[in-house]
Amino acid sequence: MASSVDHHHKLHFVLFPLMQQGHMIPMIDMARLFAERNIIVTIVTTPANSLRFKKVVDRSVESGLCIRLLILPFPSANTGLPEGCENIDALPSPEWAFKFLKATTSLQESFEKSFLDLEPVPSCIISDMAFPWTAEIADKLKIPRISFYGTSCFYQLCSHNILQSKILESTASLSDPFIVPGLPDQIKVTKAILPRTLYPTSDDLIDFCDQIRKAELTAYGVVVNSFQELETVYEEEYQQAKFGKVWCVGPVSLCNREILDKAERGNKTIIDENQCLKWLDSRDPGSVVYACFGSLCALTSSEMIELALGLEASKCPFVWKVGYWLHKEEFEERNKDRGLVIKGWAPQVLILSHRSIGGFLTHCGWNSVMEGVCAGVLLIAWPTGAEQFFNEKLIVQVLGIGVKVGADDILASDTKLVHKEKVLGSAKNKGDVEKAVKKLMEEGKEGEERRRKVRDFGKKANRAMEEGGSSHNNLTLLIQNIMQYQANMGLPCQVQKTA
Ligand SMILES: O=c1ccn([C@@H]2O[C@H](COP(=O)(O)OP(=O)(O)O[C@H]3O[C@H](CO)[C@@H](O)[C@H](O)[C@H]3O)[C@@H](O)[C@H]2O)c(=O)[nH]1
Repeated sequence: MASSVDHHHKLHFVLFPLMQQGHMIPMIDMARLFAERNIIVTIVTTPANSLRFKKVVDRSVESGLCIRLLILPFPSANTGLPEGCENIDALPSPEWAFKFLKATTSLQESFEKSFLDLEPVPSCIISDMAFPWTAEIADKLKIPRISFYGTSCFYQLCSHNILQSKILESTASLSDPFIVPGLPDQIKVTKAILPRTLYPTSDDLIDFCDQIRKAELTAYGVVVNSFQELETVYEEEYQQAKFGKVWCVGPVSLCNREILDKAERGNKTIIDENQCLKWLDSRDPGSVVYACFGSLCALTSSEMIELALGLEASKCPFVWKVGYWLHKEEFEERNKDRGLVIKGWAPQVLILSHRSIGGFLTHCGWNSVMEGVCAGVLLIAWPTGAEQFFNEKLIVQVLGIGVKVGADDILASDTKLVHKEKVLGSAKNKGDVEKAVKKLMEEGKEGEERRRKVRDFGKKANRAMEEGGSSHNNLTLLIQNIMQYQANMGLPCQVQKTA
């Protein structure tokens, strides 16, 4: 598949994800999608992060794709971050995240310098919304910058409408429910469950969020890891809000379809994949619940205990990925016939696509939601922070492909820390987990309808990525858009047809 076209006339996309697995994994997948269209792709990252993806990138290169890494030293001097910490998952606790984001701004200078040496001249930058300073570089070099949030059109539209309407100014308390303005559904939230980027509470953070918003105003467009058939009217309205420059190109995890069994996405898996598959093979189709809370695992130890005991009480077979292990009442020993505990990085996509998985207990990180939907697996929602409460609304209320654990949340776990207020929300307990798992796995009309819907979305997700599918077409449109931009700027450009 190697190209014989003169490199100087080829499109060259520079992808710069935030150093956090939930952002890096989809961007690396996206790199593959672009490279498969014969585009030269440069992924920008730091030394420790490049090692995590070396195997994935090497595999792509071996198959003839042109993906390169641009490795910039992580600016650790004077940042106050622990030595060697280059990824959000390496921070001592979530409260360090903002310090980390501030440190990344010091990448600007080395990025700009290295950018000028890139060959051929880059045709566009696709950078994380957390890097607003990349907009300055794009502007200076007259290169379009496309931003990547890592979240859904649904959340991005909610966020856009909340900010535009200034509804937060007339909402007094943290726990006062309000309806997100201008949406087709009645989405009720509180200030307290908003991500900090929507409701910043310190001067530093307010300033940073202002920079993000300014950068978004000048962005050429937005690329989204989602597909139109899932988000329908939300995608359309978000398009309108962004003047038609939104490209849904996902679910991007499906680019690994053929190499799934060997895929190492994000980190080396802690468990032997064959052992995991053997365990899953021994279970009935659709009978197992997989529980995983993403790459950062935001549960407290007491929440973890409730989760473990709830899984046990549900009597349902389970695979549970735990970030760190709790020696609670010999839980693992007691459940050895029914449960597989994975104490480290799990091969999530591989597990989800196994026919024995019937439900996914998730914190509702957007990648997990997408991966669950691709596999046609029902979701059990336990959001813990960031935009996950919105994802829960989409899954449970709008799409009807999942159930939630416990009652509605009023205060999110990370806002507890920010606002230092008493927790008004409902803490989730063992009984809530048990009830949610049983509800999801139950037969009956309601359960059947949910299952039918999610399987249907799973099929549509796969179709969207195939030739002629919506996401496949959107990728083509995005590429054509950049070619048109090049032509308008008087730059020659050519993309060789993929083999
Ligand atoms: O043991 C594990 C744990 C995670 N994953 C993968 O890691 C990614 C996790 O992403 P996500 O589910 O989105 O969770 P977070 O890591 O928590 O992601 C952050 O980034 C997302 C994208 O912006 C947001 O939606 C979330 O709220 C935010 O917490 C997914 O691809 C998983 O398949 C594994 O493969 N194995």
